[in-house]
Amino acid sequence: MSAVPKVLSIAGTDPSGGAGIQADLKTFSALGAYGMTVVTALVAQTTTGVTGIHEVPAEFAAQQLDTLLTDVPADAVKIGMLGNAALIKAVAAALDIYKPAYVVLDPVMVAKSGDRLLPADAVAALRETLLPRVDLITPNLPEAADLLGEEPAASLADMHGQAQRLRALGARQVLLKGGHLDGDTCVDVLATPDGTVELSAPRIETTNTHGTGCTLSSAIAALRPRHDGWEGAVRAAKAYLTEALRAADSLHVGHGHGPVHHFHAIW
Ligand SMILES: Nc1ncnc2c1ncn2[C@@H]1O[C@H](COP(=O)(O)OP(=O)(O)OP(=O)(O)O)[C@@H](O)[C@H]1O
Ligand SMILES: Cc1ncc(COP(=O)(O)O)c(N)n1
Repeated sequence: MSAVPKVLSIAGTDPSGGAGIQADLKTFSALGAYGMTVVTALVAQTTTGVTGIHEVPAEFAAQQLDTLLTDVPADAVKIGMLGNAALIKAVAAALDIYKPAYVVLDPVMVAKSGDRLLPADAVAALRETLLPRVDLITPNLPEAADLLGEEPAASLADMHGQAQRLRALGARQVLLKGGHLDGDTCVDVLATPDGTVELSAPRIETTNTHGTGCTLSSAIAALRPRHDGWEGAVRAAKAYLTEALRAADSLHVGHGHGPVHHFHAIW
């Protein structure tokens, strides 16, 4: 690997710049990685919700992946919104061919606004085709429940059990995000072959939470090449997200859930 990791996001768009591929690129830049993108869907959305989705044909997503990865190998890949089973299969096929060292899957299903970004009938394709091919998945509580066919975890003890059961479905590492539980802290559970650990951060009082999941998963992908293992990269990525949530107070974007802020020094 060169000194600057080259990191690819495979995801959908957000014209408001808060989530999706736009959030991923901002995160990569803020964390010193070189960002690349393969767009899977054009999404008409902003801080208040989604008004339309225009999916890229799976063959064209495959063409973007082939064109890019034959010239520029990716040191790490973050996968976000895929939108349908054909796109899921195209991405799985590219992983088999190009074998990137680190692959993080954020199994995006529903936007913060409540709009569905993955039809319910494509969840099985995600579970069966993609989970066994990635290194880390980062579901939130409803996504984990959907993948497992269970009720969402209601306690930390439930989260430990679900994180381990998600590993049994084939994902080598699982970061189960606990932002949807109440409390002064936001606790995520990381399951690895060595067991489960809790990663805790103070809960920031803010409605600016658009793009938290996108930011966390792309921060992990950007940082993983610089760390010896997954736990160090995940801890550093969560610390970055917490600061980006704090920094969101200086932004005033839109009338709904505002985005987090990928602060940079001003110069
Ligand atoms: N208010 C907050 N303060 C600090 N950390 C938060 C806050 N809300 C969420 N987080 C953290 O942000 C990350 C993503 O959280 P969450 O569980 O909400 O998943 P998500 O994919 O963003 O969900 P959603 O799709 O509803 O936005 C997790 O690490 C979580 O602990
Ligand atoms: C293209 C795209 N990908 C992912 C999300 C989820 O982000 P969030 O849950 O923070 O709204 C989104 N809204 N749009």
